[in-house]
Amino acid sequence: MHDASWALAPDGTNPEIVAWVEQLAHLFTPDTVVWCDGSQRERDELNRKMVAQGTLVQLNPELRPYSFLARSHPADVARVESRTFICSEHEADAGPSNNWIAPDEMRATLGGLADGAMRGRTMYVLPFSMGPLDSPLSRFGVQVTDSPYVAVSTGIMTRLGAEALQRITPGTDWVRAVHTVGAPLAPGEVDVAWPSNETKYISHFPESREIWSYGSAYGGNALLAKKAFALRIASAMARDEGWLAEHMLLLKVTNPRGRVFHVAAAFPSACGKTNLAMLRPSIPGWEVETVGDDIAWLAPDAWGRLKAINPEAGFFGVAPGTGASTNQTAVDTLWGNTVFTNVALTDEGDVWWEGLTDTPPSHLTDWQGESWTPSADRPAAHPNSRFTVAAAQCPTMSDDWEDPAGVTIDAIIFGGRRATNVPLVVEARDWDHGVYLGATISSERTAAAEGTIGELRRDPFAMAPFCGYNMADHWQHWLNVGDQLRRSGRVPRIFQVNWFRKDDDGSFLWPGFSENSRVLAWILDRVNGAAPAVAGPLGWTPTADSLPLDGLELPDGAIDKLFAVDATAWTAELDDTERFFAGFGDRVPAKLKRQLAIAREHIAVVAEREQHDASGAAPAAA
Ligand SMILES: Nc1nc2c(ncn2[C@@H]2O[C@H](COP(=O)(O)OP(=O)(O)OP(=O)(O)O)[C@@H](O)[C@H]2O)c(=O)[nH]1
Ligand SMILES: O=C([O-])CC(=O)C(=O)O
Ligand SMILES: [Mn+2]
Repeated sequence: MHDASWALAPDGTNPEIVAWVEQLAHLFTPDTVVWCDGSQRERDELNRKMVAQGTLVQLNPELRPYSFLARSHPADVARVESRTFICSEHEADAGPSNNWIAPDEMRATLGGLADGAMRGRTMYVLPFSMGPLDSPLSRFGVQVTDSPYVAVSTGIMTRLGAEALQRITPGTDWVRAVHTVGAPLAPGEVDVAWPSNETKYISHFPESREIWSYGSAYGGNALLAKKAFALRIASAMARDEGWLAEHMLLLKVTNPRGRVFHVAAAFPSACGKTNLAMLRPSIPGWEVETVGDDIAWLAPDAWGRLKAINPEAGFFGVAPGTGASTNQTAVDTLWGNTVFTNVALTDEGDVWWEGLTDTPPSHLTDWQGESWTPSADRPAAHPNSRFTVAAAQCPTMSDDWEDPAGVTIDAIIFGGRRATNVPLVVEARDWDHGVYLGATISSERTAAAEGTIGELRRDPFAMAPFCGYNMADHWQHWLNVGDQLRRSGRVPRIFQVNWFRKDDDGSFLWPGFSENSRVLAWILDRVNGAAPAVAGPLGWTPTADSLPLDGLELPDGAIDKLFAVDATAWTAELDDTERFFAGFGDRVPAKLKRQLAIAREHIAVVAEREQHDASGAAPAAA
């Protein structure tokens, strides 16, 4: 038996956790079990082992102190949505936007795969808190994993260790997260740098608050505290308990008169959350600070204010496109103590990726470990290459980012990556219209998940891959939260933005990044009652001079194009929305169907006007 060499649980550990770990150890039969305490000594030891094993390359400490590069298996580079399952008791509770397998069937499959799956490896036990240790909004979890990469990454991304473990006393709820790379080692078998399995299952049991992930070590599939817990399981907890778990960044913004606002914004994966969270305003007098870059937990408080925390402690950010001209704050954050995955390596032992600098170094080692020069016809870094770094290292973290009470949300923004149709910014007419805007987000696919890049897909609330229950029920839940906030008169205003609208030649019409501060300023001036707007077919949009554009050079006609509403294109869009809603059957809230009908009325008016204008022009042509 292994028991003699298994590390004992720390004194005083909740016996429920001990029993669960023992049961898993008997099933997975690792060589050893290590209870992680989150200490620096432990992290050093894990990193040292991974360097010896070839999983990590240590970067040149003079250029990038205490930082490492991991190269994943080439088939384990992004979230696998086709292998992600919501195993609720009833299929209808997972809904049409999730893959569903009955829990018993999934348990049987996983039980078979788990048998002996950690042979030859160490099972790490990771106790953690999502959210500040003593916040009433925080929740606990324990993950077991046989991947030291996952153990180290979880140490960066969560509040992991002894302090969290002590707080998970008997009777305290905690989420059970089980992870294996699915690559047991035969006696004497030499390990590979990035063990994984072709077969992958990312499975969630929302009713019992359990996660089982098999076969992948990539972040979104394996760092279960993040998407699996903080979004999929937490969204189901939130529905039951009256709060919201969302794929949102959180910002603190101070206007030139010193008034402070907090903003939550949902954009689909790789559509600009981290960038907006670290925005450096291009307009004078405005200050933007970071609270979170990917996930927000929001809850109405006793006074009916919407409070929010960032449940994470780190950033797992997209590397490509992150550079001095786009996100200098991220570049500054990554000075050291960072784990990079699938970026390129310079000959000096530092990292590089497309967009870090304008011109690439003359020679690199690419993300797969091959020699690379600028004449190569492939990128040096994988398009979904990532950095993992502690949030505390970010120079723009706000003073309230760990406030156990959370921050009070003044405005909510929904966005997507849309080359056409969706204007630069529009304000919802009211909360219900805002929920409709969130529910109908569509966005071009990115490299953050498998699939064809650029293809348009619906990504309601930027939660399509992350909602642990029926998406239509999520919409109803948002409407309910709105009712609750309305009673207290503190309803955050809701906006939609699109940084990605393109001109006919395919170039972006809006410069984005720092210049997005202009849109933020308009949004918060609206909240403050200081910016005029016009009632348009899609909602409230800026008047000709209320969007602060001073000092910005835009191509001719860009603003008109950024706000243009084409009746034909919008009719097609609304037809598509109707089909999209139909997929959810009678679970679609009546209020959202009503919003769709209102949208159709507004577009019909635009169509009439277009026709009128066209016929008005006709006599001249005749
Ligand atoms: N054109 C343009 N590109 C942007 C803008 N903001 C971000 N991007 C690019 O979009 C990509 C993804 O940006 P991120 O901020 O990392 O996206 P994210 O939403 O945090 O992504 P996840 O971590 O996958 O959830 C990067 O390549 C950015 O350079 C913008 O305002 N305009
Ligand atoms: O979960 C991941 O792999 C990375 C991420 O933030 C996303 O895809 O939204
Ligand atoms: Mn994300």
